[in-house]
Amino acid sequence: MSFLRRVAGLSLRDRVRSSAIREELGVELLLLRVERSQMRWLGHLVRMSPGRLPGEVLWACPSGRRAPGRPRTRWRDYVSRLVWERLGIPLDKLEEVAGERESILSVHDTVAQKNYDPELPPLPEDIDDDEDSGATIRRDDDTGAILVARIMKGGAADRSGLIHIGDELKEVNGIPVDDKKPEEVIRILVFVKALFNFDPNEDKAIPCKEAGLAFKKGSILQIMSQDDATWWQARLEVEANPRAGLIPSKQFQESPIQSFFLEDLIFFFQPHLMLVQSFFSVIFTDGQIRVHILAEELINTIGFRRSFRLSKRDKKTNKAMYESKKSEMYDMADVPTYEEVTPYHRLAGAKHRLVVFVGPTGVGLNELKKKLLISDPQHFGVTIPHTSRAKRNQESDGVEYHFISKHLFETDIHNNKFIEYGEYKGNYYGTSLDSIRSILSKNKVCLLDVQPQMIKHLRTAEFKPFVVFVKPPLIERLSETRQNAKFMSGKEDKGSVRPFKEEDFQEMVRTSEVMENQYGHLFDKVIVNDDLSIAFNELRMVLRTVETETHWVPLRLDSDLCCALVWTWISGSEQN
Ligand SMILES: Nc1ncnc2c1ncn2[C@@H]1O[C@H](COP(=O)(O)OP(=O)(O)OP(=O)(O)O)[C@@H](O)[C@H]1O
Repeated sequence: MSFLRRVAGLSLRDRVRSSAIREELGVELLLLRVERSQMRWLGHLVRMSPGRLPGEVLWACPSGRRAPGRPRTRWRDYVSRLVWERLGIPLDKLEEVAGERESILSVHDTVAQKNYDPELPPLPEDIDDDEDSGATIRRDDDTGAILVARIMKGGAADRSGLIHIGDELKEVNGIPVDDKKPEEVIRILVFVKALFNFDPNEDKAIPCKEAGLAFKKGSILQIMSQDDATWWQARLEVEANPRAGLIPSKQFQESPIQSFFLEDLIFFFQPHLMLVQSFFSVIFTDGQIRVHILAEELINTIGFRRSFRLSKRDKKTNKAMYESKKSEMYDMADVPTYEEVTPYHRLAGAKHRLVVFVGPTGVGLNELKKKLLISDPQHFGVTIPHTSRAKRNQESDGVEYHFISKHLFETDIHNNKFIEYGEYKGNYYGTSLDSIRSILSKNKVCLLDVQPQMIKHLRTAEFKPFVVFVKPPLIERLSETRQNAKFMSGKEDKGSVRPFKEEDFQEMVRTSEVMENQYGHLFDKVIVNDDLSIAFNELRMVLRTVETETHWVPLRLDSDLCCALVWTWISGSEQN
């Protein structure tokens, strides 16, 4: 059930709708007319979906344009020919009679009161909620073949009726499994982390809400089928949920056109919701000259005129992008969809994952890092920054800073040795990659805080970062908990330390929202730093699980850090 097919009139939902509607009205053909402004999208859709031009729902647009997918045919010729072939009457004749307002309204009302959605067969009642949705596999000791060992009742394999115990598995997702162990076969399965929330009940595009699978940002999904370009099938990677359901495909979720047409089409047949300007449908009868038009007139008549709508998803994305443009701090957002992930379990003795902290200024990153260091100095470590400023008497090289010359600092910048650097009072300060490596090589957990735009650069196979976002609580709680806290102010006060002001809290909360909006999909854990000891305990516990339990990490981590330099203006003070 693809969106493309749906738009082209062939999806399950539309097939049900259009055939039900046609039956209801005793008409043979639905013709949807689109205007020039919509052609670009339609052409795009058709190019993406060649050979799927609809038979029962047709698209037309003003004459003089090419019919999509039919390069040498003008729209008008195309529609004329089609109308002639199907109905045996000339298009002109049809247009002449196609204008009666009462019939328009009656069509609209008739259609609007019906539910044309398909109904799904019920799930079996005795479905075992604890069971997996598919089948288990085992390796036959004699032949080495991978065989289906068990089929879960009510699961996908069972319901397909195509898989039986003892069947031999030959390939998974196109990959031959002859020489693989069962664990390796499992690894071929596609797991993704959802980077957005999805609720089928809220989604206007889904062909069948009952078949949808709701998930939240951060959920791990096992992809069962990607056959359809628009709606994949997936199940939640939690044992208690055996059901596979439809989720929007990556391509669909990323597509800016997804609801441009879609909402308009779906709403078309719903009462009190809009039709898009200049979009109308002609419903032809089988030559009986009983013709109904749902046209602009209808929109005007019943006062539903609305301009194009974008879906909620698009609005959010656009807002995020707009905000990101406004702020120099944040880069442009990609549309976060899914990220392929794989289970990772750190073997005893293997290097630790890099623990990356992000959060707004003053939220408590240093405080939490400090507490971790004090709690177990043998286990945790922080990077020592480099600087080009002169060493002071009480300082030692490699303790407060690595002191290097300005020339060497600039050479290192040139050679991409720093992940972040900046200049303050004519001196450079920066965090080098080698300082992270040095801590990891001592088999310690390296605690690093960075600007959020650095996260994606640190996502390498070497570091496998675990990203903790430290979030402020509500402003009232900030005022209560930070009464004795000291805020390291920025530019305006030349880095002085002073008590927090109300504006600092407001800025902290606002920045936190922007960060979460923009980079939330890259966070592995969000910790609200309300009560310090509670936040610290939560942090300690999650870091323990990172070391000892299996976690999902991105499948495609870069093998190398690619050009990660960021100019960070250290405006008020030295680092640390
Ligand atoms: N949960 C908390 N309750 C009370 N005070 C806190 C809490 N968390 C942090 N603080 C205090 O808030 C102040 C700022 O914290 P901290 O220096 O750790 O912030 P930061 O996020 O590292 O800021 P910056 O990035 O600007 O250095 C410190 O005085 C710290 O002791």
